[in-house]
Formats: sequence, structure tokens, C-alpha cells
Amino acid sequence: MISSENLSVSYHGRTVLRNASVAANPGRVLALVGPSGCGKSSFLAALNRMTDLIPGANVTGQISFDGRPIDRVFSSRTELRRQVGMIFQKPNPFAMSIRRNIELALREHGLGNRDELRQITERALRDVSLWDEVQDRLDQSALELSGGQQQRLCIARAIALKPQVLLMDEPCSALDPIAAERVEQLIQSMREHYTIIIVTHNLGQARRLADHVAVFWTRGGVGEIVEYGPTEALFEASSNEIVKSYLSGERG
Ligand SMILES: Nc1ncnc2c1ncn2[C@@H]1O[C@H](COP(=O)(O)OP(=O)(O)OP(=O)(O)O)[C@@H](O)[C@H]1O
Repeated sequence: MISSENLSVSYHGRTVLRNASVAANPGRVLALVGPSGCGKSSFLAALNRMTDLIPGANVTGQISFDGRPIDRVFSSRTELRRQVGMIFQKPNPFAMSIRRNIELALREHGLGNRDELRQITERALRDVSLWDEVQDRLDQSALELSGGQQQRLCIARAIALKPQVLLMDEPCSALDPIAAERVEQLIQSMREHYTIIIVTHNLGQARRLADHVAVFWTRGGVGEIVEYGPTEALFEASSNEIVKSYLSGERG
């Protein structure tokens, strides 16, 4: 389980997210929803300390993994990122061959000899249903793939490292509807093996995919989580007026 307690994020001294506390569990999907600019991406980035790389970013509060502070569980940022993988809105394959995209990630983490690298690469590409589409052109540039294929490659690159947690920042929103649906189906099929936290503006997608939802909102210029709970309870029976109107599509 990965959880945050009173997580706050600021940039150059301006707080953009205050006291966010949620938990995400293995085999479950947690969706983060809410209007633009209320700190969802900042929250996600803080979870695997991507915020360390952002100039002016500061994070306070606690992030725990299986109940222990994350910095004590993972010996380095590299190890943290191996266990807590990230998928971005815009597919970001490396400008190199399809095969190298996955093998390089494995090598960076010191995993596998040549034969193992090939096996892990094939497994990962099969897991994202890309193998049949690319097995004859593994040495071609990943940039020649379609957007949807690139996104599935990025997911393959992340899962090849066998992470426990996958953070996904609007993974379908830059894709055409058919490619988006395929990636959503892929997330469905992967869910039992990972803890997945997904930022999405697509409320239908949140409802289809998520076991739990956290609704982010901006109050007084600062983002916060206004409600967090089981998906159906929030969509069907929230007593919070903001949440009710946002989830019914009337607001935000
Ligand atoms: N690198 C940065 N430097 C300064 N301010 C930033 C930075 N990244 C984000 N912000 C600000 O932090 C606030 C929260 O942004 P964030 O991207 O986390 O929100 P979001 O809810 O994910 O938005 P969206 O749904 O549009 O992606 C915004 O006001 C944004 O301008």
C-alpha cells in the first residue's frame, strides 16, 4: 500500500496542494479527479519524488509504503522509481529502437543478461498486447509507432521493471478514442497485478476503472482533496455539494 498523509506541495513558496491524505492498495485503482490546476499532477509527481527534479518545488508531509516512510523503504531515488513507475499524458518513448526502449530501462537498473533482457522485453510487449504488432520491427525507431502504440510501449517499459505501483497522469488523454479505449482496457487487464493511481479528466473512465476516487478542488487558490472514498459511494451518494455537482458533470 502507498499512502500520503498531509502531503503539501509548493512551487517557489506558493502552495498549490495542501494536506492531501489518501491510500492506494495493491490490486486496486485509485482515480484522482478534479478541475485543472488543483494539484493532481503535483501530487502524483510527489509520490515518486519527481518533484525533486522540478526547480522551486517543495514537498512536506509523509509518504508511506506498506506503512513505512518511503525514504526508508527504498534506498535511492532510482530504486523508488523502479518500484513506483510513472506513465505520462504524452507518450514519451526514447528516440531509439522499440527494443532498446525497454532494454535500456532494464540495463539502467542493472537487470538481466542479454537473453534475459530479450525475454523480459518480449514478455512486457506481450503484456501490453504490442508484441504481435511490433515483433517484426523491434529494431525500428519507437517514434515511428502510432501514439497509442507509443503509450503501450511506455507502459511496457514501466512494467518490465516489475514495479509495485504505477502512477498514470492522464494516460489516455493525448490519444484518439480507439487508442484511448485500448489503453483503458490494458489498465483494466493489469489492475490485479499493481497498485494503480490514475489522474483522469474523464469521469466515465474514473467510474469504470477506479475502486476509489479522490476529488481534488481549489479553495482560496490552493488545491486540496475534498472527498476520498469508494467510487460508487462518491458517484451515487456523496453529500458534498462540490463533489456531487462535479461528478454529475454540472461543475468544473
Ligand atoms: N513546475 C511548476 N512550477 C510552478 N508552478 C507549477 C509547476 N507545476 C505546476 N504548477 C502550478 O501548480 C498548480 C497545480 O498544477 P498541477 O499540474 O499539479 O494541477 P492539475 O490538477 O494536475 O492540473 P491539470 O488537470 O490541468 O493537469 C497550478 O497552479 C500550476 O500552475
